[in-house]
Amino acid sequence: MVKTPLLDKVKYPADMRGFSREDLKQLADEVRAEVIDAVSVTGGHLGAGLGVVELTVAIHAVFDTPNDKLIWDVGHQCYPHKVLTGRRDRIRTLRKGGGLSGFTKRAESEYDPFGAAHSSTSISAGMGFATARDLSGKDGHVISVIGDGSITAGMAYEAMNNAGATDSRQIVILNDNDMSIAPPVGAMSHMLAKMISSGGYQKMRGAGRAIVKDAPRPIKGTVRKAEEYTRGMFMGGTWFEELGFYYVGPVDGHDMDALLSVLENVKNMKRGPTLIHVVTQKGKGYAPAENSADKYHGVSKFNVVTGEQSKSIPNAPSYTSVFGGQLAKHAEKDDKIVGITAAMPGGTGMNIFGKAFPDRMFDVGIAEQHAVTFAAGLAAEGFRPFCAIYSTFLQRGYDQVVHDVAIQNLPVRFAMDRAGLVGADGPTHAGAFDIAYLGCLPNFTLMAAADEADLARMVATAVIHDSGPIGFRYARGEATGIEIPENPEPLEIGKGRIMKQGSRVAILSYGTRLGEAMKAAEQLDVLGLSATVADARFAKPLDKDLVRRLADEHEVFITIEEGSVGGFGAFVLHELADSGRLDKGLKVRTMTLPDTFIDQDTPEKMYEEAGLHADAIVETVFKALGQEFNAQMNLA
Ligand SMILES: Cc1ncc(C[n+]2csc(CCOP(=O)(O)OP(=O)(O)O)c2C)c(N)n1
Ligand SMILES: CC(=O)[C@@H](O)[C@H](O)COP(=O)(O)O
Ligand SMILES: [Mg+2]
Repeated sequence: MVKTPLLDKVKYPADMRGFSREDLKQLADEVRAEVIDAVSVTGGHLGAGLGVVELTVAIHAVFDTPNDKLIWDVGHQCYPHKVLTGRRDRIRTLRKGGGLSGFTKRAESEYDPFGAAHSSTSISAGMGFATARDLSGKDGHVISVIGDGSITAGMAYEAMNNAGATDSRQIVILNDNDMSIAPPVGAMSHMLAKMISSGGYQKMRGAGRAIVKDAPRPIKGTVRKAEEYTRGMFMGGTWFEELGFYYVGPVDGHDMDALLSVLENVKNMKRGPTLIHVVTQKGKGYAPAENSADKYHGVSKFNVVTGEQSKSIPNAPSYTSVFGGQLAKHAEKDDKIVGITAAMPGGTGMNIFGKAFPDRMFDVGIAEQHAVTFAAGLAAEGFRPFCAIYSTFLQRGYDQVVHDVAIQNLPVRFAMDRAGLVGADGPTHAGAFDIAYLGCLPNFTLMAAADEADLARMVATAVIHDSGPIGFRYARGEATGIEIPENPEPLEIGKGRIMKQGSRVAILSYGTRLGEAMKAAEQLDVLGLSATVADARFAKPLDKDLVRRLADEHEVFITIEEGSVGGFGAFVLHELADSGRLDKGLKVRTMTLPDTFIDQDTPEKMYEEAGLHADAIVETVFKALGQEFNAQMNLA
């Protein structure tokens, strides 16, 4: 029999609340198909969302969202949630300029009470919502959904430690798909695996259907009976109970009947914090995702029938692979080199190093704070640790950087990938702040690579830099295509390089805006404003000689960087001010990311919006000179 489509009838969760269980199962199938189809044209995070389709439908069917608060950890699994919460008509704009965010976002919908994209915040935020509810004498539920990868981070334990000691009603759903971005690591992961591989759970999967079928809905009788039913169905006490959570599970997260019964029962309980352990499969219901090693965690556009992703042929290696390859090369000769990643072996290139040196690569799970201090300990014992963490995620480990690394002047090497604007992941993932937040720390040496050859030299520099912490940043994606020398020489600490000599305008670039600076210089030359371009290479120690020379020999001095205010431009301004050069009529302009968060788009468009492209440099020069600039001049 042909079923009438149901998804067209559901704009908001309230529209499905009268559905039968069979209808909800059908709705889940339709949501899954819709998500697959949408992501096939947008690209994005697919596997995580596919794994929570039934869970998403069940939560919205049972709870009174948006009055009940549903908080998704990371938010990369929220596409089914977006489809069901008034955003289906825009779902094919996901992660595009002007489109829907790829994560939960407060500004986007009242169904997103808390925004995310960095992991492991949902239990803390949920506790905030629950406490606010209690303090205001209100009612309602707070549900945080956190993955088995995300629950490995310290923040999640801090939150459970706090919540478990209260009577505040809060529901945590542990979405255990036995995957992080890469295969999960650590003792917690082993413990969860043991819990779900035990005989109890295996038997329940089979028995669950029968029990649920016969179960009254909601279960009649006292609340106490309902609680006993729910718990009795599954395994007994666990580690979570010791932490003060009322543990329910493990539950098969693709069994709609089981999910609905458990959620309804938990909803009716009058209890403090409850943890529902739901077992799901990342990529569920789409064979190419289920069968792939990464479960289609993040994909480019793909062919729905074959699952084949459209990959553009690269013109150059990625900065990430250059880093990983160079580090592995150095490690052949230096057994003190060790590599650390916080759950991002592929993203950081640490997988390349780890393949060559499995015993010297440490994936610590989503645990940036621990990664930094772990590296500090290794450095204290004479090792040469490379701690490879995206610029944005290193924010999580900032006190460790200050307290454990910088103050003790320990030579931890920070490889900061995804420096600058990263495109579709948007503002949460922009590597905007590391220049400012590391540049203010005593003892640090900081570099930014303008191309892959320089990145290779920076790795070589960091290898032999034993006198204190050192960091180097590089962009997401393809490098420039230039040749990398066979044996890249270490750089002289604190020395930049002149790329092009001119006379009236100086452009001092830090990082990969160098290409735009060179383009701007050519345009300026054509327009009669002879321009010098220099690559600072170091933000700290700053090449003061270079800065002074550029200031003394030019009328206009521009700095440019892929970072926030308070970074490289500010360091140059300090030097110019302190050396009296600002008193002499020098026209200085600092080009940084604007003091706003820039929404997702292509990196090119984001940089255009940020005003950090070649035309913007030319315009800034003209304005500094008090001259009219019009875009047509550039076309001449
Ligand atoms: C603080 C932080 N570190 C790293 C990441 C990168 N990251 C995004 S999702 C993810 C894996 C999450 O695993 P899990 O919570 O199990 O969710 P799943 O993808 O399996 O559904 C990681 C490491 C992040 N978003 N935030
Ligand atoms: C959700 C998350 O944090 C990661 O999946 C991130 O989107 C990966 O980014 P890259 O694609 O730049 O590795
Ligand atoms: Mg997982």
